Amino acid sequence: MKPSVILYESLPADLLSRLNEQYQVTEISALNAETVAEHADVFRHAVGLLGSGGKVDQTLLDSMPALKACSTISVGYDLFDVDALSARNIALMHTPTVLTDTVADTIMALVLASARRVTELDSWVKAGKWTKNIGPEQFSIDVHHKTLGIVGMGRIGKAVAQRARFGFDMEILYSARSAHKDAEERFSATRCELDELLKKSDFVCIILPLTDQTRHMIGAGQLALMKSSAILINAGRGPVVDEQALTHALKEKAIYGAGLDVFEQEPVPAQAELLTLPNVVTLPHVGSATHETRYAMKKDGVENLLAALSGQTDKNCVNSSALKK
Ligand SMILES: NC(=O)c1ccc[n+]([C@@H]2O[C@H](COP(=O)([O-])OP(=O)(O)OC[C@H]3O[C@@H](n4cnc5c(N)ncnc54)[C@H](O)[C@@H]3O)[C@@H](O)[C@H]2O)c1
Ligand SMILES: O=C(O)[C@H](O)CO
Repeated sequence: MKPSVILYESLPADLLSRLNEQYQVTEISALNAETVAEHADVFRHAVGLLGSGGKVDQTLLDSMPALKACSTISVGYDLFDVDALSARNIALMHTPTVLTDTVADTIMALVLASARRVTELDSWVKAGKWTKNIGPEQFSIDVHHKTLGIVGMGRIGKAVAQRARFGFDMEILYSARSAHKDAEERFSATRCELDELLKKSDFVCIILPLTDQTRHMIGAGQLALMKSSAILINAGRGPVVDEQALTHALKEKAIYGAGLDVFEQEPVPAQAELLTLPNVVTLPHVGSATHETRYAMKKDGVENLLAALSGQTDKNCVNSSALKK
């Protein structure tokens, strides 16, 4: 009998058949307490776990004594208890390379849409309010030649810097725990402290992972440092920004606007005050969600799981250094 794998995200037929060749695949609708209870026996025997969006913590691991590898169809892995996985010698695989450019494109879309009021004016036109020549009430602010501050100068941060520098002639500032000489050479990026970045940037782009250190890294105090003409973009993880403080800053026009792909609670509750504000552009966590990139991520996810289950963790493994060979 083939060893068992649990799948908690749908796969296209060609990718599913690659898994089926070697593993008995059980597809579940989502990874949660109900589906674990419903399929308790499969969870007990599964050697692999593939999907995205479910919490993989000690409680789940206790129900999966045979687990050898997890493969998340995402680059972010904040839903995983990495220490608990490493303690059990379970590999955690992710998809760090295939989505970078798509997410950077989404971030530039948020920069442009929020600065040029694209969604707000689209609604205005469609509501039949364009009845005479436009005036200053419809004016917006320029993106080109402005200063972009990047907090999280990793793969996506650098892809954003490339677009901003060479596409829009923007000055690039970044704050980071260590210097990124490649970004300084390629994009003439200047490293500075977070406070200085917040004070000087016209656009502050947050593309950080969610960790104990980054949770609410941007709160009332940080927002107060930003220029009243500046725009905050968050496409990393929602809880990196204190959403209540952001709502207050937007309401008071302490900053010009915001572009958000991620929220403290997802889906963002329909009654959230943030959603009533005209100076915020919102997306439903679609940074990587193009047909091409979502297929590439799923392909990566399958290949990563197959590799890890055959003992290969040299590529795309989060905890390779903690694993006993
Ligand atoms: N909105 C989306 O759909 C979407 C898509 C992909 C990724 N993401 C998020 O973006 C994050 C970044 O992705 P990436 O591929 O660029 O990852 P990455 O690891 O290449 O970059 C993250 C950067 O953040 C820096 N960093 C981490 N903690 C920090 C701290 N406390 N202070 C300052 N810098 C810190 C790291 O040093 C690194 O340079 C992911 O972890 C994920 O949460 C969101
Ligand atoms: O981390 C990621 O890859 C994105 O947020 C999609 O989940």
